[in-house]
Amino acid sequence: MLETRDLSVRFGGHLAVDAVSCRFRPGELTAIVGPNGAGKTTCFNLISGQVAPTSGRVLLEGADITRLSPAARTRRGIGRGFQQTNLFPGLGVAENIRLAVQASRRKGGALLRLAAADRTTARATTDILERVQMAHLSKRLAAELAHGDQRKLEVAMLMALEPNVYMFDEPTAGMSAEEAPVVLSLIDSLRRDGGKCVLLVEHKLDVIRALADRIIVLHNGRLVADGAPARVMEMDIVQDAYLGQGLANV
Ligand SMILES: Nc1ncnc2c1ncn2[C@@H]1O[C@H](COP(=O)(O)OP(=O)(O)OP(=O)(O)O)[C@@H](O)[C@H]1O
Repeated sequence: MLETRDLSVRFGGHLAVDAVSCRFRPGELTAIVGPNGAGKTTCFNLISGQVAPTSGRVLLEGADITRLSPAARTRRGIGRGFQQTNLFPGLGVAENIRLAVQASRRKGGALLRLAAADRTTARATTDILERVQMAHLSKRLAAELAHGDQRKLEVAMLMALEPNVYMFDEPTAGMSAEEAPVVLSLIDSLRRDGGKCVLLVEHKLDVIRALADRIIVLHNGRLVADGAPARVMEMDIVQDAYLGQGLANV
């Protein structure tokens, strides 16, 4: 579904991402791990379009999207959440989701009649509110939500865009021990029930163990390991280059 081919970016003299080639499949959750400065977020930026590569390509369903803007990539089905606050704080929870649903419908260019469009938007909004278990908060202003609920609302808004590829950068950062499992099980369901391709940059070992079908390890911008979690965790290069430097202590 999503593929990078020899993807590289150089910032001045520093090769932040170095010839990363990788395929991501539907229904698979891939955790991208590595020490600080390994190039994880930059890799995300290259895939979602925030950063242009020095060389290499990004393909989505076989089409070259390397030169497309982030907005154009979103329209093609790449949904990136977190680390960017997309909420409308002065609007209610349901309103936030409704706007995201409407944006998604415009993306499809469906020429539904206005009344019918309103009904389908309302139905989709209610459906998402229930899936994220926020129906009881539907009228609460986004600004008044607890941190964990705000993050959950961001996932809900991302779901409204109906992407095929979900990208999450440390989705439980700053969450309490009670809040994190709800967001993680939501992310889990996107892959399991929805058959979506999910990419996750994550430092927390318990999150990786619970969710990942596959782990990719970056180190100094290079992809140094790629495979099933149990196998990758055992590899010497991972133990030396990564686990030894912090992950094991998380
Ligand atoms: N816009 C930029 N300009 C210059 N250097 C950058 C830029 N973005 C990232 N870098 C550098 O590229 C390298 C990779 O950074 P990146 O943020 O991708 O690492 P990371 O693996 O996500 O780290 P962390 O786990 O700390 O978030 C770092 O050395 C960083 O300083």
